[in-house]
Amino acid sequence: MKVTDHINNAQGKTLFSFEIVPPVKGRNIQELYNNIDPLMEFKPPFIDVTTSREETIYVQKEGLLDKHTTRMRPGTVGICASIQHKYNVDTVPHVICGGFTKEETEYMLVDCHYLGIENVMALRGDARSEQKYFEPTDGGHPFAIDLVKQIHDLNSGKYLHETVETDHTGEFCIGVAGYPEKHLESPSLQSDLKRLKEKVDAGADYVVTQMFFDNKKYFEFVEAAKNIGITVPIIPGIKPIAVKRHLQLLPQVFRIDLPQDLIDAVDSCTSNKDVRAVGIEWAIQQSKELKAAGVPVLHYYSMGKSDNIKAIAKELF
Ligand SMILES: NC(=O)C1=CN([C@@H]2O[C@H](COP(=O)(O)OP(=O)(O)OC[C@H]3O[C@@H](n4cnc5c(N)ncnc54)[C@H](O)[C@@H]3O)[C@@H](O)[C@H]2O)C=CC1
Ligand SMILES: Nc1nc(=O)c2c([nH]1)NC[C@@H]1CN(c3ccc(C(=O)N[C@@H](CCC(=O)O)C(=O)O)cc3)CN21
Repeated sequence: MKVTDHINNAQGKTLFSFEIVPPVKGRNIQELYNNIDPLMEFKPPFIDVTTSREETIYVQKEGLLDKHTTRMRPGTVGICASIQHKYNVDTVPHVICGGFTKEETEYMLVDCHYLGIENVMALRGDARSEQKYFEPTDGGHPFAIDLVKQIHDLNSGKYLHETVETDHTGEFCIGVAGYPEKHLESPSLQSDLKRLKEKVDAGADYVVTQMFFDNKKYFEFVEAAKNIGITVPIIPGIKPIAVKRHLQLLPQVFRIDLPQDLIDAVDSCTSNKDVRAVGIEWAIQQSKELKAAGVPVLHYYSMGKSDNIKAIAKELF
């Protein structure tokens, strides 16, 4: 079922969802299941599975370093299919522009169609770790909106090159990313919002936000989005701080601000166990306020261990 149908069927009740990363290749999928299992009691209607970019690795060979390009966490669509099969929940694979040609994206969407995956999150994707800025891949899309257009075309039976006859139309429900504190490359929040409006006009059905730690930023963003005519659901993305290092990392990687109260609380912790508890408590307070405001879904970024997400969900769902 589509994410938007889940939201409509919930009739104003806030839903619970979360996001996982595929394991590093070579690792057992059971590890992933062990982190999903404890969250299933909160009945997520859908689970997102990210797609990571290819990266450059160096391998020692006869005293020299061999340079290779590889995707360390492949398997997004396969994981989605097995989760749907195992848990009977919908999944949302992330489709990214970076590292994929339009053809490869089409093949992936065809796979999703055969597997009964009805939702996709259309993203541009991050720059490769060794690049400062995102560079479009040869034969791939430069912006998320182009991906939205490709998926939207497929939904109306238009495949690439229009050489095939279709006897069905795709039915993908399309999610896109939104940035309450603007995307790092965008000159202003208002221009970023205009980009978001373009993605929605091109066919996006819902928005999931970048993590934020001050709900005011989300509420203002939703208001500003409404003011420029964005009417699709805007799902807040929540990330519980888990280690002290996040105080530096998260603002640097995601260009988001941390409230001083949160920084002070984390700073005063003497162990990462305490930091984890502070992160959980902060996310609970954020979630309670967002739920009271009637957000459609609370979407948690669980990038590994899910014990903290479970502790939060227990208080809310
Ligand atoms: N994996 C995930 O769950 C998420 C990943 N992200 C990451 O955030 C990054 C951005 O992705 P998206 O928001 O999907 O990309 P996007 O293509 O919507 O926007 C990327 C940047 O380009 C700008 N832009 C968009 N269209 C433009 C145009 N026609 N001309 C000039 N500038 C334009 C936007 O304002 C923004 O600064 C990616 O690195 C993505 O992977 C963000 C949220 C969630
Ligand atoms: N720019 C961007 N890229 C993404 O892939 C992404 C977003 N934003 N925002 C929404 C979700 C949330 N994602 C993530 C990804 C990683 C962590 C994270 O905490 N990662 C490391 C620290 C960062 C680092 O080392 O680069 C960690 O400690 O787990 C959190 C949320 C993935 N998604």
